[in-house]
Amino acid sequence: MSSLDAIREGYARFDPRAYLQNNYMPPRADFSSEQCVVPWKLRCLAETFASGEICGRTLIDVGSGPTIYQLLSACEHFEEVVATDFLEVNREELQRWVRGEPGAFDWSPFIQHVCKIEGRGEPWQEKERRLRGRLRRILPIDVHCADPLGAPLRPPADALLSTFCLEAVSPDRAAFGRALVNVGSMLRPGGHALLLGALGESFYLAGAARLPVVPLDEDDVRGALSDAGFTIRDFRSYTMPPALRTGVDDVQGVFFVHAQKPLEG
Ligand SMILES: Nc1ncnc2c1ncn2[C@@H]1O[C@@H](CSCCNC[C@@H]2Cc3ccc([N+](=O)[O-])cc3CN2)[C@@H](O)[C@H]1O
Repeated sequence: MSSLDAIREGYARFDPRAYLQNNYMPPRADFSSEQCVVPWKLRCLAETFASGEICGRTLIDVGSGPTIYQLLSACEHFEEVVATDFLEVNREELQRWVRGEPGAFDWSPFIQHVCKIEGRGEPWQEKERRLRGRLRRILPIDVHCADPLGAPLRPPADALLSTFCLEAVSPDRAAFGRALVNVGSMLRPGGHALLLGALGESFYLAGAARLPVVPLDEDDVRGALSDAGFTIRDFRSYTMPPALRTGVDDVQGVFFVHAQKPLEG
């Protein structure tokens, strides 16, 4: 069995609800302090989209998992947001939220926080409605395929977002770099890529699943982006405080990068 097949097999045990519990409930989802990891992630995205430079028809979110927090600032600047994930259980979790079905995860604390930091003074239910209206496609994806969606995205996306995916599905740094090239093929020349990911992580838990992660440092991320032809516009990192090292993974820190695909070539 190839290392990619072993990873794919490992994801058969991925439990979306356990994953949400581990990363998107307190203590990690604590909105009382800007020093906490979730507010830091939301602020990176809100500040980057606030300029209005990153906008267009389509943003594609690569490896959405069962989460929508990463789309809350993005959705203001695109006509359509396309979510993607490898697992049907995650795509179903996203559909439950989009349809407002009972049992869907409650993202309202995240929506309220993003409305607060974006400072438009709008009711959070308005942002929830707007995201639901723009999240019209939830597609299967495999970042290890040259065409991750199974066929080229036509027209290519104006922006690409991916949070905590590539390093958690790649057996080594070379595979991480190839996956970045693959997902970059869905982005138009001049398009923007926003990545949030784990630094120094080697595993994480999601219920019965214990998934391997390729440990990356800042230079690994910078090098992979450069090798994939991207220009780095902004790079930020966060160190995981002891109180948030809860045993659900061994993540040391989080990176945020805003990169851009060259106009020509
Ligand atoms: N071949 C594939 N192509 C695309 N997606 C694939 C593929 N295989 C699996 N997937 C899909 O990708 C996965 C994305 S979730 C990956 C989790 N990454 C690690 C976890 C995340 C996390 C979150 C938050 C914080 N924090 O401090 O706030 C820390 C951490 C660190 N631990 C999952 O949805 C799977 O379904």
